[in-house]
Amino acid sequence: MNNMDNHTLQDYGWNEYWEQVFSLQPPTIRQLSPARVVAQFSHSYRVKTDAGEYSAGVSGKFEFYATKRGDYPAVGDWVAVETLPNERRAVIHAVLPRRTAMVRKAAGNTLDEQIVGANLDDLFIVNSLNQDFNLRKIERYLIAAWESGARPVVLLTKADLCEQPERFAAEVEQIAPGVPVHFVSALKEQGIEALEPYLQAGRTIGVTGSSGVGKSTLLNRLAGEPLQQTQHIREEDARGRHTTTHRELFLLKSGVLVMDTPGMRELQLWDSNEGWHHAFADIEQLSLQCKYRDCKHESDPGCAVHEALLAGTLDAKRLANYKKTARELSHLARKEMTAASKAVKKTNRPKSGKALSRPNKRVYMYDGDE
Ligand SMILES: Nc1nc2c(ncn2[C@@H]2O[C@H](COP(=O)(O)OP(=O)(O)OP(=O)(O)O)[C@@H](O)[C@H]2O)c(=O)[nH]1
Ligand SMILES: [Zn+2]
Repeated sequence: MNNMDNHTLQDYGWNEYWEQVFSLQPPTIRQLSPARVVAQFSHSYRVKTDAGEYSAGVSGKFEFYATKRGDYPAVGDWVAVETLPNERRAVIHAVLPRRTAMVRKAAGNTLDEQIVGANLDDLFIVNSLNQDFNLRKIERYLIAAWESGARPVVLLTKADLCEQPERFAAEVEQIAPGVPVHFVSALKEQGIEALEPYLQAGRTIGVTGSSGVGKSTLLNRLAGEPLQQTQHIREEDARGRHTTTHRELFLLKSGVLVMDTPGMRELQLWDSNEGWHHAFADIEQLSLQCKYRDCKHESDPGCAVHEALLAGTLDAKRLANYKKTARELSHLARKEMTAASKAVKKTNRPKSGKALSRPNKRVYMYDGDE
């Protein structure tokens, strides 16, 4: 671990905004050092402070009060740490309120959220221009992006494998009004210069998309060096084993910070009502003109959505995805309500004379789900 590097907090995105957020924290927090989480391992984090890099873990008190996985630090988070310079370790006491957060449902049967990236300015939604090209998938990512607060940018990779990349870009523009769309080939050096305006010092970009779409290849190309090999430091876990990093924030030569989100096969949506409304704003706009307020947009008379379908101004597949994602989100909301009411019943249960014990300690970190 390099403790001697001379990067400042500003290099990692600290600015007036964060200065202000930090100054609004309680005194116990303000006396600590601000730091950014740059990597997350199975049992620890790596953070950047003004005094260099530290391996870090959350404090016992933090763990006690954390109720869900999303309370824990994630890569990109600004945190307040106490540094133990002699041990080159730091203790994380608090996570500063996130400006943006890319959240998805954690994999498996658990009903929990997972922060894929915190405080991202832009989110590159990557899709490749071969068989993987899928507008419905892009729509899902757009829902999550709008919900996160980061600005979505769609990147169509492997343009060299495609006869008419412009045609595909136009199709994306149709379903994502106002969202920048670029097609690139990292292999053939095509379209890379169009990405330069995004690569500004102090900004943070998340890169998301299914496994194999070419995220790492593109990142390496933008960095001008193989990131995984030069910066991919392995960390020892509690049992002395080497574990590889789960997510990491890389500082490129241009000064931009980028975060790869490896191998997400399918984006499982988490609470994202606002993001959903934003992603399907065109259909929402149409439904305002439907005759009945609770219109299901099937083939009811006076349904403006159905009329748009017949007129060919709305794609049936887009409408189907609108309905599908709506069902998914309400299903999730119902499950959450059930879980919440169960939790209330549990806490209301009469105590069995036993002393109140500490809640089950749940450590939410890398669970190998990707
Ligand atoms: N033809 C072509 N192939 C590419 C291009 N970019 C990446 N590839 C290939 O696509 C495959 C997957 O690329 P990766 O960069 O590993 O994909 P990834 O999105 O990082 O995948 P995960 O790490 O699993 O999330 C590799 O075999 C790359 O060589 C491109 O621009 N053109
Ligand atoms: Zn309707």
